[in-house]
Amino acid sequence: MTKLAVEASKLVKRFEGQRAVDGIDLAVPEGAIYGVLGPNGAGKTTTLRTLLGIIEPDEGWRRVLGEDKPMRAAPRIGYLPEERGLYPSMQAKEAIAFLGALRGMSLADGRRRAMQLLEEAGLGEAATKTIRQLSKGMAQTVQLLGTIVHRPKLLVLDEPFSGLDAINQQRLEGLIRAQVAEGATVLFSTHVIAHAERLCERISVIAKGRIRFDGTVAEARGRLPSRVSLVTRHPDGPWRAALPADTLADDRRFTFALPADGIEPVLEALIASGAGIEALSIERPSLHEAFVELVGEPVPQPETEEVAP
Ligand SMILES: Nc1ncnc2c1ncn2[C@@H]1O[C@H](COP(=O)(O)OP(=O)(O)OP(=O)(O)O)[C@@H](O)[C@H]1O
Repeated sequence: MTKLAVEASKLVKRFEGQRAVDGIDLAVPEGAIYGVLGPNGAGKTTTLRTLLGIIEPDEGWRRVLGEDKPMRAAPRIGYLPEERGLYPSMQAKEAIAFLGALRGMSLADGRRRAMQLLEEAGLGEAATKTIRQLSKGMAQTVQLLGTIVHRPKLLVLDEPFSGLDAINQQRLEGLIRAQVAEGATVLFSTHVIAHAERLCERISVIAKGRIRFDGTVAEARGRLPSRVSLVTRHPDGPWRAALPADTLADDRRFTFALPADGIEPVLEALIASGAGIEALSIERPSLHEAFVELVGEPVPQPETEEVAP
């Protein structure tokens, strides 16, 4: 059986009578990159804090790195909270060593490893700069290095990608993968599906404090049927009766969910009733579409520019 780095069963946390976490089960295998996805206010941060023992659950139990009291595992955990913050007047190297010291590392070891991590991240020159002298993205990277300085077995990262530009996001993905290659487990939260899609084998989707889905990215996508898009030679004709009932029409383009018995029966009926077909594509739903379906929220519309009268 796979060993689990994090386990939780029926976790409940209430704030002022409201259930921010409403019966969450979680099983994060050792060595996994595991994503907790959910919209704002879904309960991701509260779930992570409860798992770490920063918050005590009102109901349920959790086990982290084999400990029923998660704080006992603290020296083996690296945690990046959603609210970032380092002492502005501290040098980058010192800030990393300080975070290591909070997890039981000696300051001397912390400083040595901080230099090594900063060099590897291409930030060697920032080592003696104060946090206030760094850009927001650089400061965030420094905090992240402070999260891994003590070589944790479990990394818990709350929205680690937010506030980073594309290059720093890519760097962070590389760093997460490198940690896992060295034997760590990574549990992170995000509301940006693309990060989970690229990084995670398994995900949980949370909405309103409950798990809506738990499984692989492919399984999440499999929850929705593929979409068929068809372009015909003419916009109308008797052949339209052969299209499935859920078809959306836009001039000569018709889209519908791939029927359970495949596309062939529809195509045969269309051809037999005289439809000329110019283009046909069958596309798997994106993780974004699956996510929207799972959390039950409408797809955000692209912003439109106002047109001057
Ligand atoms: N300390 C607290 N006191 C009262 N309510 C809280 C507290 N912490 C969280 N909540 C509430 O619990 C719910 C879940 O919040 P949480 O921060 O866990 O969600 P989230 O998924 O991390 O959202 P976001 O991505 O916006 O941070 C929200 O309705 C929030 O207002």
